[in-house]
Amino acid sequence: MAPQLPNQLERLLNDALVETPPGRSIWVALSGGLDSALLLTLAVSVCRQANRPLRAIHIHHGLQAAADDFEQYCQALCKQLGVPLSVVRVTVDAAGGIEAAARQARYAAFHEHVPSGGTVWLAQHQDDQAETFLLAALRGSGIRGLAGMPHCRHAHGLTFVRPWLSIARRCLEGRAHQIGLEWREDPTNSDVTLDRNRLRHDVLPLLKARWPEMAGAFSHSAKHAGEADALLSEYAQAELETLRTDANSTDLESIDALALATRSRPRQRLLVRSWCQQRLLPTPPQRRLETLLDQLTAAPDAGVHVTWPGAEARVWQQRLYLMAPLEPLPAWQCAWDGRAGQATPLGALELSLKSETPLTLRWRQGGEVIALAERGRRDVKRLLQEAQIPPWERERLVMVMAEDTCLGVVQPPARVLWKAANVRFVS
Ligand SMILES: Nc1ncnc2c1ncn2[C@@H]1O[C@H](COP(=O)(O)OP(=O)(O)OP(=O)(O)O)[C@@H](O)[C@H]1O
Repeated sequence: MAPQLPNQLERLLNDALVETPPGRSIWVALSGGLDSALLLTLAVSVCRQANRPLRAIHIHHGLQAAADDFEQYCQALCKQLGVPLSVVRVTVDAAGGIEAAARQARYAAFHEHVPSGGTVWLAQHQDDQAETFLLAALRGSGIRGLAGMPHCRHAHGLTFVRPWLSIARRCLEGRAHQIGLEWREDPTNSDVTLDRNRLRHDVLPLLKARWPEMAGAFSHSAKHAGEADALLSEYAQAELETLRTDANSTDLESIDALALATRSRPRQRLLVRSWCQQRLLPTPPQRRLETLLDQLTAAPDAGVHVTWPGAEARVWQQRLYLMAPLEPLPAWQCAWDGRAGQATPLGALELSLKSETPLTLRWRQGGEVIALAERGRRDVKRLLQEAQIPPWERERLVMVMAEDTCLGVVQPPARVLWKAANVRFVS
């Protein structure tokens, strides 16, 4: 007898299995709503047939009275299906918007509780994608925002897959009724003060009345935007490599600011944004970005410094530097017994040094001189200039002093920039 053709929903789950390395568990993110309850229910037979371990994870946000009821429902469903469930309680800091804060807490919990290498299945569907696309358009987002949610995303050791992103909500509802599934209705879903709910309840039904396939069309647009975004990223990565060439001797990442300035503005914006994304730093808001780009050709020592939440950029000696914000340094110095592991405000020093004279570690104060083996006595200031160490890095170097004599200039944890003749640091 010919094998029965699996239903489209199961087929998509089978396809999603390919995205999970063999032997690793699949974790269904179970909210207790219709979509994820159906996802878990259908995943049971798909995973059993493919001999793949399946688990569920429920995040208890503790935000509403119904949260305990959702947890109990998830416990009961998992028990009935024979799927191990992890319930994670999180605290949501609602200061920056409750939905965003809940999402952030949820993802942090996934990262903490799902072992690295694992795959998390999320139950978003085509109508969710259409809403995400429209909300992004209403915010005036660029192509990345319009791309909406990706089908598959790798982040910090986990893979997130949305197997049903191409499926309309009504198909999921139809299937849930067909198999007699019960689920929990989230009371906040009817709160039309939230933008997404307003769109879902008031705006989209109007559009749907005139364009019944609207959700599919929007989610196609999101897919096109996603492809264009991926192509632009590929292009930007290649171009960033060429701008990175002839980087100076420090290990800070920088690119050629003058070469960047010769590109068109849209290209400059793309390159800076892609560079931020590549370095896992937030991209600058539009105005900050323009301020930065206006100063790419500043004089070599102009000290251009542009900051935005979570990142900062500097232009120095015609190179553009991008970094996480540097913490201000406290006034500091300490005695050192020469053993590895000495704490400094920049982390432990993973170097040791034998010395008869008592040692002190401190920041540079100016006027230090070091007697190098081959070059004799040199001003540390001159050495820093010759080596093109950027000014903000110079402040973060530790001087190893034996009374008034400088024995070494080191960058924690273990980089020795210069050492005096006959001094032997061991790392
Ligand atoms: N509290 C939670 N615990 C675990 N996973 C969750 C939780 N909330 C949401 N998710 C996951 O994120 C997806 C999208 O979340 P969203 O808030 O849009 O869904 P929902 O409407 O709460 O639930 P559902 O999609 O199951 O109907 C869910 O389908 C689910 O896979």
